[in-house]
Amino acid sequence: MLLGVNIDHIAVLREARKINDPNPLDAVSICKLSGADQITIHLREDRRHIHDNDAKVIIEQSALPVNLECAIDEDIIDIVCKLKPARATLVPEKREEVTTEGGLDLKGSYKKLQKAIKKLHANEIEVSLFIDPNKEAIELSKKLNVEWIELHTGSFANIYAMLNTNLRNTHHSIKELELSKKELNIKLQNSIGELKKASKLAIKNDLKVAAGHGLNYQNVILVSNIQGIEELNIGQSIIARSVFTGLKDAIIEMKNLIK
Ligand SMILES: CC(=O)[C@@H](O)[C@H](O)COP(=O)(O)O
Ligand SMILES: NCC(=O)COP(=O)(O)O
Repeated sequence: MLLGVNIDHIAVLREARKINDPNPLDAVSICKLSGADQITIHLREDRRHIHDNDAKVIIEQSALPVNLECAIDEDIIDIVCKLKPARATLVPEKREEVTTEGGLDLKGSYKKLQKAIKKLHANEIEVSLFIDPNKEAIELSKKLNVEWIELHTGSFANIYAMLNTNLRNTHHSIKELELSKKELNIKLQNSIGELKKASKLAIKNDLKVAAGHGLNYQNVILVSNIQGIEELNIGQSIIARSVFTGLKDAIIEMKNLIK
């Protein structure tokens, strides 16, 4: 199983102080030495963490392939075409969201997606679509002629956390998931079932399958065991763990779990 380490969260720490420390570029060689297979960064439209110059120097200097997540916005796509990462992952973005809440609306954004994908391919950048795990999204991804899909695991991760951690006792409890253990267990099984079905269908359609969002040291095994998923992109939990163990150990521990 390949591991893409999302290093946005290092820039989050820097932006909390609006200074120049820590520098996400410093993480790149540690990721490589610790066994990561890819660097993932998200150049958000509001530049809340990764900035254009971070993306530029990381892509220029990384010995690992860089997967650049971005919105379908024309200006952003033009920037990505100039930056030339190995892969662009197209994601939905809402300015007010805390993090990426769901997969792309492939039907609603079909024309915009076609245009963006054409531009990226013309610049020899492979394309991935960040989608919810369902049949329609897989079939539309196939029609859009991309190389990869990335299954959004955020919903699975939220259910897992409400069932197996103390999240519901904190002020970050997820109101719509304040359910009985029995109900949460059913939801968790359904959510894993959806990921399994989507992965199987994607493979049948010759799409390469990645997954990510909200994966951590507790929940990752359930996703890494799903047949067909060949890459996980993980950020927040690895950077959070690294505060205590250092980045090298945090990556090695995650890589060992998903092997
Ligand atoms: C698209 C995605 O899942 C990642 O980019 C992740 O959300 C980390 O970035 P944010 O913290 O900006 O949402
Ligand atoms: N695409 C998912 C990603 O890059 C990492 O998401 P998270 O682990 O930071 O939630």
